[in-house]
Amino acid sequence: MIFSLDEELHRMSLDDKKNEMRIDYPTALYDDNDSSAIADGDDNNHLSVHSNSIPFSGSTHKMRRRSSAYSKFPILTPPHTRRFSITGSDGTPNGMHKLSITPQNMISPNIIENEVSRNLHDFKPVRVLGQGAYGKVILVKDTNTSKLYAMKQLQKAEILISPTITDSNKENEENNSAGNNDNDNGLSKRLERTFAERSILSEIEHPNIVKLFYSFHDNSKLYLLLQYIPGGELFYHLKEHGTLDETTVSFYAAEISCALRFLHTKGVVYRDLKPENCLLNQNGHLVLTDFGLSKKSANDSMTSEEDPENVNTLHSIIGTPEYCAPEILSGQAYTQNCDWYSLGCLLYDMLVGKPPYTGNNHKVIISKIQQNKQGPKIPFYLSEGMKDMLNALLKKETTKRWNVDKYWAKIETNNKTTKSKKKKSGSIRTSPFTDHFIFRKIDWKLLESGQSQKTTLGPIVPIITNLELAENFDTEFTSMSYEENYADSKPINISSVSKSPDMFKGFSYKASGSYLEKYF
Ligand SMILES: Nc1ncnc2c1ncn2[C@@H]1O[C@H](COP(=O)(O)OP(=O)(O)OP(=O)(O)O)[C@@H](O)[C@H]1O
Repeated sequence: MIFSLDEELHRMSLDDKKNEMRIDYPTALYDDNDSSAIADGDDNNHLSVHSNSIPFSGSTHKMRRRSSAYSKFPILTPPHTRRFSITGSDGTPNGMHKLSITPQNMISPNIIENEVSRNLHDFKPVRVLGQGAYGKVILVKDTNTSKLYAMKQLQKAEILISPTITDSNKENEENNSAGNNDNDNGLSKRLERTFAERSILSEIEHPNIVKLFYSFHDNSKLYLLLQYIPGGELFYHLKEHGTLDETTVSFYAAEISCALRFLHTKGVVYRDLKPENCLLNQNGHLVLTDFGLSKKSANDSMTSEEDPENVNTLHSIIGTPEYCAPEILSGQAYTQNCDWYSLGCLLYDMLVGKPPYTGNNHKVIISKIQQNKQGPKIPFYLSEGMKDMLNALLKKETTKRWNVDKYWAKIETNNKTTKSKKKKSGSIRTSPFTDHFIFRKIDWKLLESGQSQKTTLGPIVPIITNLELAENFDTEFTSMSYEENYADSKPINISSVSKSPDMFKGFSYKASGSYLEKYF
């Protein structure tokens, strides 16, 4: 789960107001020697830059890092370092598209809250699987059925504690009569993102996307009960292997594309594709998790088969810099096409052992992405087919990037199958994505129908001797104590931080009986 980077920025500015530097964005030149992370500021086109980042251990060994919290950002990002998601304020010019979120309009109308869903005491903790910015993900066992789930926890206090209650903000309020609106907007955004994961996952069903079975909340936390994906993160396997061969990469590319394409047809932009968010199931098939940065369009159809270009545009500066499309980082409006750029970065990472742009800090990475007009250098040793795929996805200019949603497959017209267009018009790629040479071994029909995921094995089949051991998860997490996270922590006084005690009303959810049966 992710919250506004503005908030992280604000907290940091309280700790170290003196060290804060501010640069205009995106026009400012970056100083590579400055050890800082980036953050979106309180207006549209600047970043606030802090000089008090957390020191990096200095090791070039593939390091595990897990957090979306700005305050936890490391300075250096060596190969196979865990990458952070960042969030920012809405970069919409003149406050256009400002959301007015209430719990009622964050919940899709077809989701009915079932407050009698489940509660914490229905589940016994087994071990920790991972850690996000705002809580742990714990492997739990249903005390009634002994079924295993991945329980993602989220602290309510993190969402609710608004800058309005800080001294610094009082200052802001004095200086800026619009202060209240900004803060309300910040809280709205945090709430919106909190609900996004629960809402999106409860509405979609795809073999390459994690399933949500229950969600509920108590006085202090929110809980998402997810399908347990026991094969661990692609990050973990990539770390083990260093790089992956082209056949393996093409397989994962096909499965991820299938999931992204599905999300896009449902009006969802994923926005945080990276090896940490790709899990492998028991059979070695890829499953996307972490929808905390995903965004669903208001009208349920960001893109459609009929009119794939009919998209809503987004503005939030959000994602993980190494995998983030340039248009997002420069604060421009963007569409679901940003996910295809991220796919290019992920493929590159699998093939080369690091994403296309790396650096000592996010500022350096973003600077490289923005200044490199031609796109990243593709290593000579890759096959021509793979080079072609990377070049088509990693185009900096969105108009030149392969519009995969539009050119997904051959167009079916009057029972005749014709390729959408074989030749390229100018530099714009108009050939069908699924026909690309790297996918020559992929049976798209089987994959899109979910049959392939049921009947075949993936290229890396995780070794699992006992599901409860979570053998494919890093011992850094599995050895962690879950006691303090599992116990009901002290309830927060919601009324002290919010005028509305019903902020989380609508969060609880229970999947239908048939859905639960289908997956157990
Ligand atoms: N369904 C699942 N099955 C198994 N492990 C999971 C599952 N969901 C999450 N995890 C593990 O927990 C980790 C953290 O989960 P997730 O990324 O959803 O949390 P987050 O708080 O959003 O993290 P971040 O702050 O990095 O975005 C994952 O990388 C993965 O290792």
